[in-house]
Amino acid sequence: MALGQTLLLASRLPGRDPMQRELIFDEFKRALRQYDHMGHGIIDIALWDLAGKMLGASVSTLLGGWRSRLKAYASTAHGDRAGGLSSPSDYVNFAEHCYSLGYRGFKMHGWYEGNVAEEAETVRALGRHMGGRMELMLDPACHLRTFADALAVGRACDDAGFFWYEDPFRDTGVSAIAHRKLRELIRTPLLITEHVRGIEPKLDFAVANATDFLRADPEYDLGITGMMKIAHAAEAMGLDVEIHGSGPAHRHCMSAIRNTNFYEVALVGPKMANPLPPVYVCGYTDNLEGVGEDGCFPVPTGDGLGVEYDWDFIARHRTNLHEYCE
Ligand SMILES: O=C([O-])C(=O)C[C@H](O)[C@@H](O)C(=O)[O-]
Repeated sequence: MALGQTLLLASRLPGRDPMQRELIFDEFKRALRQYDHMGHGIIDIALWDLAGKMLGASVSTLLGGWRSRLKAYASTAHGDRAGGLSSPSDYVNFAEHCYSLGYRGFKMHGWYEGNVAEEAETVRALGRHMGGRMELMLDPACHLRTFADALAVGRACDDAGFFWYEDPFRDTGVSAIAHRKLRELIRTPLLITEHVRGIEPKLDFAVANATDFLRADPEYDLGITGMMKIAHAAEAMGLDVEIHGSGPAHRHCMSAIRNTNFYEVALVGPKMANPLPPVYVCGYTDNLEGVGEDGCFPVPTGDGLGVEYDWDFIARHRTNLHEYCE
């Protein structure tokens, strides 16, 4: 679905001035008004990469960025029943491993079943063993079934002193009224809005007192242009925005945002590599072990996104090619 949107927008690029990113953003946003906008981000990101290359500056520099190292959290893959993250103690052991690598933040994605007792027990175990040493977060990825389940697990997050609680239950992270209610009943800050797209609905959520942090992703939320609008809108409300997912565009954005806390290294586990394909030849990596002893990842410094792609790898894995000409 996202690819279909990207192809529709790409066909409208020939003949345009690629430096007019704001105008293109505005027109493409309208063009996708009946869809979920997921195909817009990668085009906007490519335009920023191109602008940086044309101007001889990194995207971070174009954005006024100043951070060169980004404090990261290890964001786990979902629980399994195959000896990876299969029990509360597996999560604790993996958190210890991440701590030894340098991470000072750790986010648990629980099991697909959304079993309240199991999720709450794991939250409490992480709090007991890692609390005070790492900031801890929970993202059930909407696997909990009811509001009552979300409340029960939220109370475990309170007991364990979690830093945030994200997208808990089956409203799928879109009900402002439910999350406002949840905020009234628990103390742990909520991180909602990954599943509402773009600046206006995210701000509506915040104005409805339905989240503590805003969530945004340059790939999901209409590119670097969309991401930075959301960051500045959050800033105007005195709120922090937490960037979802990993990638060069994410790093450049974070380098230029004051009101943000952590870079997400997702989705990692004890017996699995990061699922992102190895498309870089410049040493860029979002693998778990890429973290520095300071618990941080670097912001690329070259022009544009500052990464070099392995075009042979990409060609070998290509399933289709679309070319658009003036
Ligand atoms: O914030 C995150 O890491 C994610 O949103 C990851 C997703 O939750 C993903 O694991 C999922 O939706 O199953």
